[in-house]
Amino acid sequence: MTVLLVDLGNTALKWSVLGSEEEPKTVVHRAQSHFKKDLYAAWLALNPTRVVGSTVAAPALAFSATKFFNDHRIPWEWVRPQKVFESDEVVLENRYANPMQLGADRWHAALGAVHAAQGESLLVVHTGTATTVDSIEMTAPGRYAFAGGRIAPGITLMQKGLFEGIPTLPDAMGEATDLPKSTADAVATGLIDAQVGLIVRAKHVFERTAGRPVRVIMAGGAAAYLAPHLRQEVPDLLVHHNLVLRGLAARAAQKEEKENHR
Ligand SMILES: Nc1ncnc2c1ncn2[C@@H]1O[C@H](COP(=O)(O)OP(=O)(O)O)[C@@H](O)[C@H]1O
Ligand SMILES: CC(C)(COP(=O)(O)O)[C@@H](O)C(=O)NCCC(=O)O
Repeated sequence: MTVLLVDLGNTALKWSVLGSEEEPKTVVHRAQSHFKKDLYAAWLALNPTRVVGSTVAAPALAFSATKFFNDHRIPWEWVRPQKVFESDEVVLENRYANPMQLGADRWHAALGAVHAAQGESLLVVHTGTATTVDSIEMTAPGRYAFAGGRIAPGITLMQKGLFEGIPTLPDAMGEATDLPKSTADAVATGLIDAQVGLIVRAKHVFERTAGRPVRVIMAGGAAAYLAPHLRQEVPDLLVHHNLVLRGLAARAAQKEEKENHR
């Protein structure tokens, strides 16, 4: 049984086979389709028995992938957020006012996070096209709730907005410093601080409402760039690059178990 896991975001498609979520492959699509031939050939070579995916973006690409799965008679499911995920190990409750409005990637990142770092409340930061900062409260051992979360532009989108909105600014990112003394350094520092400040503020608020310290766990395409800066404020930061795929793995494993008990 080879289960293919697919996380289709607004910038990149990440995928792995179930059991290898630690080594995901990434294809930056930017809503283009040039890479599809190679990608589909790689998937076909794996001879997958089924596909479990999350998509919040690029409908044309999701449609194309779905057609590819149908053409090759590979059963697929684009999984949605749930009201509650329950397994022998973990329960995760979705407290969004309308649970189905929550992005499938955020739900599965939260699910991935509670599997990756059990035993404490978590602030799950996903630094993708958007930066999402989600509060996952541990309500009892093994029991968690998606208590709420924030959505802001990711750092690349912020940069794009700045340069598109103010064309007189030179389109250059410098270095983050304590007292920036050039335009390029001022922009880099401003953008990084906007991201770090968002996360630190969310952490303060979550700790105040939860009444105890929370662990920050970061993932997403910009995590490697942002983590060293966030670590200055949050020294015990955890970085994982595959939280959505980990969450999809939990969904896929649960489905396998149900199938086996039929
Ligand atoms: N080589 C790269 N190409 C595109 N984006 C990159 C690259 N390296 C880092 N990034 C950052 O990663 C972000 C995309 O991260 P990702 O988690 O794949 O997002 P999404 O899930 O929204 O597709 C970009 O917005 C950018 O900030
Ligand atoms: C917030 C998002 C745009 C993030 O997308 P990403 O940056 O991971 O591509 C996505 O999770 C989404 O479209 N969410 C639906 C709205 C919500 O979660 O409330």
